[in-house]
Amino acid sequence: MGVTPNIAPSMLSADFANLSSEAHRILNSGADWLHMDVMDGHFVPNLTIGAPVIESLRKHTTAYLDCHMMVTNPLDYVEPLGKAGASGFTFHVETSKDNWQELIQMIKSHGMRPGVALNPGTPIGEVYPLVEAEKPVEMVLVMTVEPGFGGQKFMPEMMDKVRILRKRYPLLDIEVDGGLGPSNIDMAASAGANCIVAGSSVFGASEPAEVISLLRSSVQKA
Ligand SMILES: O=C(CO)[C@@H](O)[C@H](O)COP(=O)(O)O
Repeated sequence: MGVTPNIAPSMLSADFANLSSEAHRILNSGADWLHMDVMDGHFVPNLTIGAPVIESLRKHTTAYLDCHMMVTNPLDYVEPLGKAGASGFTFHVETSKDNWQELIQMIKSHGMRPGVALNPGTPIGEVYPLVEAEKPVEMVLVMTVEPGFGGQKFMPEMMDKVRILRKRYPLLDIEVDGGLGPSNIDMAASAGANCIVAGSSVFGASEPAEVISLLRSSVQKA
């Protein structure tokens, strides 16, 4: 048994004024998860959504809400996100060097699945203790752009991190995020990524279903 492909379109590229219909459009096109980019304007130079928007969207869908927390103080967000109905809570290792154990524990106790993300400049070894802990994270998100904005260029050199992780943890969920689409999915999938975040390539396509299906078949083939 291997890892399952999860295609997670980034709602950052959706029309925020029509979030519910955008979510249904993309789920009807075959998406597995909805990737929710929570940004605080401090950890990254952009401000997006928080618990109130997640709570509103949760009323319209039972889909897995994969929340990527680009925030300086993730601990402050655990309870609000849990109550709002988030499914996954992925914090950045750069923000949580001293309190990741408490953070993982709290995420689980609020009924969410813990994940850890790392920026392009962060060495991969920084996440090993979190994956190997007694109460571990269940997903590692490898950023393939600098976090903060959609529509940036994919960094192929990040695939070394994915390869190293996949070799070390054959069954771990490994997510890649930033600049992904049909032109580079084979690179990410063959390196070992199974959870694929894609914003502009899905929402910008005339046929999102075709893009989602192509992303999935590349992960399945690998
Ligand atoms: O976390 C981020 C950006 O910080 C991503 O989720 C992007 O929003 C993905 O969008 P594309 O690069 O696919 O347009």
